[in-house]
Order: sequence, then structure tokens, then C-alpha cells
Amino acid sequence: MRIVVAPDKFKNALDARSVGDALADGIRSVEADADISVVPMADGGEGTLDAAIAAGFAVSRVTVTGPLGAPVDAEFAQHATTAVIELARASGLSLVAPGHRDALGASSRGTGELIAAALAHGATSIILAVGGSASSDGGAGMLAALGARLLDAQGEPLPDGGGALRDLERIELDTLDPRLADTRFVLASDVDHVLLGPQGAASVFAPQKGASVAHVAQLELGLTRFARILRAELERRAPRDRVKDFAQHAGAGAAGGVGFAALAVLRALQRPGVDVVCELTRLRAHLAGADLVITGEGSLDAQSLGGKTPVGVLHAAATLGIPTVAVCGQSSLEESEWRAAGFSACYATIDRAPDRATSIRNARVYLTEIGAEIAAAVAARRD
Ligand SMILES: O=C(O)[C@H](O)CO
Repeated sequence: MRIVVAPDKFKNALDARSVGDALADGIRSVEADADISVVPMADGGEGTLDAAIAAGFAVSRVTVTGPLGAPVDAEFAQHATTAVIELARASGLSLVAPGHRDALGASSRGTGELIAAALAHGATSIILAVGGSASSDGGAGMLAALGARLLDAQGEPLPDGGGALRDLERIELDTLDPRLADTRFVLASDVDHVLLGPQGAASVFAPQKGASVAHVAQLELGLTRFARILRAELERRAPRDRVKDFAQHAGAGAAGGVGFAALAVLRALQRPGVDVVCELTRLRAHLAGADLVITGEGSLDAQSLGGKTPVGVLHAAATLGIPTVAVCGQSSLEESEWRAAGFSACYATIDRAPDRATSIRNARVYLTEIGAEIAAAVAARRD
């Protein structure tokens, strides 16, 4: 029996590798000879770097400016001239203790510093995996770290953080790192949100970064100003008809608007994150000859069906006619929904636990049980 286990992380419980290993342990407890490939996956947000490293990319460590200004040790991954930068490693919300969240002050500067480090290592193709950020600065910090000048009415550099953007008067892009002109960027984002408005970066995501209602309003104002001034600067540099309204582009609102800066200034090509990760991990090669695929993520819901990891893996397996089983911490989908999506079965750890906290705490144990149950079901069908 050949089984490919290609899960995303179970947020707050286990990383993707641990989820896969727990399922594999369970399968082997029933089918000792099973040929199992564990392929840690991600949807373009957090976990993308781990997926690249698991796929053989080399790791480089750099000290960069953390989301609130203190230095953090971050990593990027590189293979030949392709680098994977995961924003969350430099500018992630997980780097900030819950009591210290500062939605106005947090910056994406460290992500720009990571990009600069990758350029110094010879990268000419950069996959920018964004999501899980502490910042809502529209990518202003990232651009500043790459040489852009963001100035206030007195011609002084703006302080870091989305809260300061309301004082932005001018952006100069002529000072950008010249290597960027010869670098191809792919934007792999965890969400498709636009930059502004009720579905934008400030309204939807800033509250989880510690923003009050008043902060959200201030951030929205600043991001609106930033988008307008940046667009004017881009129009100054290029014929007006070639400058798109990147603020409205899907993914522009990812990571507090870093998606916007990546699209507008780094000329990034936006791709569904899970497709990028499928390529990084060479998932299709792993799937060759498989009898079954197991995928999943912490919470399986309508958003998952919109193109998150489980569905990306499901589609890759379906093209080869391989059945796919979903495993999750909890699911809000009806059986008819996950079946209609194409999964042949769906298992949730919460179904084995008295409550959510226990489900998270004992995720490894439950996943091992689920792995055993899946293997037993396959064996029963075969015998
Ligand atoms: O970082 C964020 O703002 C969210 O994860 C959406 O990208």
C-alpha cells in the first residue's frame, strides 16, 4: 500500500510535519509495510518555509528587525537562485506576545530585510509567502528596507508602522535596490482580500493584531493615503495606462497590505499559495503510484474549499485518479459538502475528545488513532 500524507499544519496544535508523522505512525501500526511519503504542505502563508525546507531547500539565518523593532532571528530558504521568504518569520504576529500587540506600530520592515538578504545570496526569483503578520502597514516597512523613501510633510522619513501612514506625504522609489529590477517575485498569500474597505486589511485582520475600532479607522485612513500616493508615484514613473489599481487586486490585503506593495512595486505575480507549495514540494512526483492521499488542516470549513491546502492536494490527486481522505481538528462542513468537494472520507480529532482544548492538546495521539483507522478501512476494502 502506497500512501501520501500531505497535510497543512493544525494551527495551535502541530506543525505540518508532526501532523503527517502522527498519521504515518498510525498507518504503520496497522500496515507495517506501508510505503508512506509524508509531504508537509502549506497554503502560501505560515508553514511555506517549512514545506520548502522539507523539500530540500537550504536554510539561511539572518537577524532582522522584528515587527515591533527589536531584532529577531529569521530564516529564509534557497535552492539555486530561487528563495522562499516567509513573512511570518520576520514580521509575524506569533513573534509578539499577546499582551504586547501593537497594530499601529507593527511593521513589515524585517520582511524587506529578509528579501535584501536573499538578493545578497544571489536570489533572482523570490517566492514571498505572506500571512500571519503583526503589521498593517501596507508593506511600507518592507519597501523602506528595500530602499524606498517614505516621507512626511517636512521631508522626514516616516516612523515604522501603519499608524504613521496618515502622515505620509511623498514616496520615492528611485532609491529602491536596483537588484529588484531583475528579480521575479511570486506572491503566495493566505487570503484573497483587497487592500481597503470592509473586506480590506485593516477591517478584517487588524483587530486580531490588537487594533481597537479607532485604530482600524486610523489604519484604513493611512492605507488609503499610502495607496493613493504610491499610485501617483508609479504613474509618474510609468505611462498612466500601465498602472493598475493594485489596491483592488485579490491578495492586496494579505499580511496587512504587504500583498499590495508586492504587487504594485515588486511586480509580483500572485498565485494561489497552495499551487506554489505543490510545485515546491514536487507533490505530483510523490503522488505517482499512490493508492491513497491523506491531507487536512486544523479547521476544515467553507474557506478550505475555496482553495486552501486540502483542496489543492485533493485536486492534484484527483487528476491522477487517487482517492483523498481529509483529516482535521474540527470541521464545519456537512458530509454532503466534503463529499461534493471530492473527499472520500473525513476524520476530525474533536470527535475523539471531550472538548476543543483536549482535542488540541492530544492532537498527536488522536491523529495516530485516525491514521490507524484509515489504514484499517483501506485494508478491509482490499481483503
Ligand atoms: O497577516 C494577515 O493579515 C492575515 O494572515 C491575512 O493575510
